[in-house]
Amino acid sequence: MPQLILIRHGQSQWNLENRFTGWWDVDVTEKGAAEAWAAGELMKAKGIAPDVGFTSVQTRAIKTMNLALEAMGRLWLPVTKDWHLNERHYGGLTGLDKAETAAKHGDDQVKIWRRSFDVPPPPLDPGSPWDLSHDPRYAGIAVPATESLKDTIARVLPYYESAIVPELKAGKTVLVSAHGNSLRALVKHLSGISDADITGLEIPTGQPIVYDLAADLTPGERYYLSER
Ligand SMILES: O=C(O)[C@H](O)COP(=O)(O)O
Repeated sequence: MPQLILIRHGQSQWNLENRFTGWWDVDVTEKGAAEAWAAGELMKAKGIAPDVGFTSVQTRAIKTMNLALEAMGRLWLPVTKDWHLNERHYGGLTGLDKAETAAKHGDDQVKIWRRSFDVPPPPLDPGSPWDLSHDPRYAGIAVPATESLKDTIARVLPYYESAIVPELKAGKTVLVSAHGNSLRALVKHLSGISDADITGLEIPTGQPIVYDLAADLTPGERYYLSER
């Protein structure tokens, strides 16, 4: 039967520094790389053998995918990298320290920016050092100035339906290595979480989340692989 494994990238350098990251491209830390490797070893130990992988075009997710696959002895697997799985764009918050931002704007406002359904962070200023509009990986793509979770869902779900669902319909085991909020977008859909309840969903780094799906792709209860 089809199986979908979701993993948020291992700890990134800006996770360690507690900075808003979004589309900015940062690497995993040594700890994050170890998390990714351990996730691969866990999947192997539990007998999970992905047939195909999908990830974003951001280094932290790509490296997590590669390290996990290498730990499983499956680095040969076909992996698709696509911007539609990128982290939510954090707009004008990109690069800022999360604690300093909370001190300036208040915890409640930062919680709204980080976890609400449809309130985006302030837009990135044109000419900002975090402007990615000239990054070659986004050639021909309208890089957003900011994204709410609703905006992120609007790009993640169509990609899931067009690229990932066909593999699941073929009965494959699919591994997705992505980001906290692009995965919150997917989990909201798969687990039928309301716009109000999604504010409470957190996704930890490097912990494989499993959906066993029926032949018609109805998802079962999601679970952490480490808990089964
Ligand atoms: O983009 C980021 O800053 C992190 O990857 C996710 O941040 P958040 O947990 O504050 O949404």
